[in-house]
Amino acid sequence: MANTIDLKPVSEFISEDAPARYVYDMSPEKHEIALSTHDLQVYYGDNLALSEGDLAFERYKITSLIGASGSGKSTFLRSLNRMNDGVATVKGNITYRGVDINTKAIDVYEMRRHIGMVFQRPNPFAKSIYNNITFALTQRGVTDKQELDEIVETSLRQAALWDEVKDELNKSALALSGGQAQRLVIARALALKPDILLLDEPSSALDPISSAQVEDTLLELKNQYTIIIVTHNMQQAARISDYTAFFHMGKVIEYDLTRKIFTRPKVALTNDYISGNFG
Ligand SMILES: Nc1ncnc2c1ncn2[C@@H]1O[C@H](COP(=O)(O)OP(=O)(O)OP(=O)(O)O)[C@@H](O)[C@H]1O
Repeated sequence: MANTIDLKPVSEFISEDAPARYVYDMSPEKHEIALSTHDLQVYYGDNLALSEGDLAFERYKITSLIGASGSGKSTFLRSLNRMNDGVATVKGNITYRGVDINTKAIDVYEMRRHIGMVFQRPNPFAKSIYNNITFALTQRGVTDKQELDEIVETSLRQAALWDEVKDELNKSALALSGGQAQRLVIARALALKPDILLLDEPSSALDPISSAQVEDTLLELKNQYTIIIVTHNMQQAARISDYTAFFHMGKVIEYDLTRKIFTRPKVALTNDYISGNFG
């Protein structure tokens, strides 16, 4: 069920000795950790765009990354499955299933099967709906028609698109609406059975109804997937996420349970941001 949080200014909660930074203690004894980063630093050329990005993400939860434009949210997200390779220098550790995936020895394509990414603008391939889902699978040698049919149906159902497209699977994906196309792209990512889904503002290019459908889809998916989502929409972060990380000038300033971030943040800067004082 969606969270209901009233986003009202909460400055009265901020004391004069408020900390400059607060990161929730996601201790592995109490939380099942799906992915964690340690000492992450991202450079574009000589420009240090992200540092102090030590975060741990709990399995089967939704974590939102919020912050003003240019604060480093996408840089952080894209580093998590090595989308910054060739674009930026990423230092530090990204631990997934006990393995540091930020090392040369990692098969990046195999890793991305476990940690999938959905971008802001829906990017379906110029192929049929069916072939959008099966493309990566057939590239990996899956040819059994029955198996492919089952994966197509399951993925489209999980992405809440099946009922709308089940009778026209051979139609071009380019004919779908923006909201349908984004759910198709989510289905395409799910077809590879990832553990973790990274989403970079997946509904910011969509109309409110399509955006709500994507949100509902994400809430359904968190039973089976760990979701990390960049969003500019604080109402959306409050509605769907369990945890929220607030980024500012390339650093994680506050990371906590979403309800705490939006009702009782510990850091004055977070309070300023969620109260609309900047950004
Ligand atoms: N490909 C790139 N090359 C050089 N600098 C970049 C690149 N991508 C991002 N940056 C810089 O890194 C910093 C963080 O940008 P990033 O896109 O991660 O922020 P963001 O919080 O996701 O912003 P937005 O909400 O606008 O997407 C900014 O100063 C930006 O200019």
